[in-house]
Amino acid sequence: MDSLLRHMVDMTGHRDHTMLDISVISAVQELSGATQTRVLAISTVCGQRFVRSRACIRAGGVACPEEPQDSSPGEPIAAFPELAWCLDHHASRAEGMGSDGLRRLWLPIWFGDKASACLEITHAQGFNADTVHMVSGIVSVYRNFQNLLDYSERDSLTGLLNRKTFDDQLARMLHAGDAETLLPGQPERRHHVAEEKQWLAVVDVDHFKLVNDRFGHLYGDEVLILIANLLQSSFRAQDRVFRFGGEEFVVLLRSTTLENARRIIDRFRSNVESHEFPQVGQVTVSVGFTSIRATDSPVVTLGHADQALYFAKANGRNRACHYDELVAGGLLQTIATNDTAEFF
Ligand SMILES: Nc1nc2c(ncn2[C@@H]2O[C@H](COP(=O)(O)OP(=O)(O)OP(=O)(O)O)[C@@H](O)[C@H]2O)c(=O)[nH]1
Repeated sequence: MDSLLRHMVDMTGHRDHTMLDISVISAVQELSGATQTRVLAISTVCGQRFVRSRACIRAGGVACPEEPQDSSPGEPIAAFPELAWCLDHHASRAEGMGSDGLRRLWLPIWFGDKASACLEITHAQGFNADTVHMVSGIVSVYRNFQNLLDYSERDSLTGLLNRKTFDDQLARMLHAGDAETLLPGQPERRHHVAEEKQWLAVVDVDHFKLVNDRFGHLYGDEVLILIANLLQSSFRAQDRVFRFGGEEFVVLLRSTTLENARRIIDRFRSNVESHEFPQVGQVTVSVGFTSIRATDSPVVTLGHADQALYFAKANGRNRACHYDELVAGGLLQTIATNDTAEFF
């Protein structure tokens, strides 16, 4: 009992999803004597469910987060038939045996009718009723606490991640190791055009003040909610979408080539342009985007994307502009001073 209480105190002492995952799997691993415990992220891409390990601990090991190494959403749900059944039937748990002969228990973390995460416990001998009861209790605490964390990390109007979480998510992307790493003074490798990079895009609604002035703030708010929905449906599950405040949004695109980033961003711009906004009619957005370099601070990276956005605004709006391309074309200039940059 002491051990359970100690784990509960640890789990509820965190203000961060990753640390919560780590403390939950550490607790389950120790209290159930499992061979392995994981948090699985469940995402839906084009109507298909995918499963990816988000955090893992093995017997005798230390719990650690698992960052995706590529842009794939993970393994198709077909590789987890018992879990697929469990999700289809909105069940609280499912058991099965893996090809390694070990027993597995899956407990989805349900929020209403959606489960975007699941606890997976692997055990050599299987699970007795006491273990299942104890783990189910931990899952309930986990779910409630995740709910609280979500509430503090999300913008109340659109449900998107808020500004507060941006630095952390950007650091995580850089930590994943696949951001372009340049030493100070080292020239950018422009010849690697097909190279996968991380991207940051700043999105701003065009003439949004006019929407508020003509139709009122309630319709303005609805436009923001619909644009947030279009952002979420246009970008991939592994990308991150934030509302920075007002009518400005920021997207972090994970591991993709310049051509793909351009295509995905322009598809979103065009989705907004062709959307019929109730009462308001047509709304457009301008976008500035740039590649993320591990050596640049978040302020510098945001500044680059902002410069490209201002260029888009000053040159017709309803367009997406790439910072590096504008600099290369002599349309924007930048003078770097230590960790910051000044623009002309
Ligand atoms: N309805 C609503 N309006 C907001 C919110 N936050 C900021 N705004 C309004 O957004 C408008 C932003 O206007 P501006 O910064 O002048 O920019 P703009 O009219 O979009 O013009 P451009 O960016 O130059 O295309 C202001 O009128 C703000 O009051 C919000 O949460 N809801």
